[in-house]
Amino acid sequence: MDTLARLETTIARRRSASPDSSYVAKLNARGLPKICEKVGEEATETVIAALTGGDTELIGEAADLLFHLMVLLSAKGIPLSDVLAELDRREGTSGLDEKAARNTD
Ligand SMILES: N=c1c2ncn([C@@H]3O[C@H](COP(=O)(O)OP(=O)(O)OP(=O)(O)O)[C@@H](O)[C@H]3O)c2ncn1[C@@H]1O[C@H](COP(=O)(O)O)[C@@H](O)[C@H]1O
Repeated sequence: MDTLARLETTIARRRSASPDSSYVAKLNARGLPKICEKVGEEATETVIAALTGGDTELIGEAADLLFHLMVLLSAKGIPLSDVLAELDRREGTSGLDEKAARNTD
């Protein structure tokens, strides 16, 4: 099982743990708006690290962002496999071609 798939399983298991012993449970107890706020915060910190920090800082912030995004997907009941399937669907289609097709609608 790869890292993200293992993390998805761990997050699903920890959602029902005590908020006193689990950060995942604590975030879920605070509700979807708090989880969304954390994703936004970690995205911002990732961007700042990319622009002003070193590689180690960026790697840490990117890991925080991926983790919180996984918590959000879990809270919304969306399996990681659905997101990966969407990326698979897009594979081989240039973003520029996709955008050009969208703009002719
Ligand atoms: N990958 C992670 C992971 N990455 C980051 N974090 C936590 O995310 C938090 C983000 O830091 P912040 O300072 O922004 O958090 P904060 O101060 O609590 O946030 P606010 O309340 O101030 O908004 C920190 O507490 C980090 O420890 C993580 N917590 C858990 N995991 C994984 O989730 C698993 C289950 O964790 P628990 O639910 O805590 O058992 C762990 O075994 C790990 O595999």
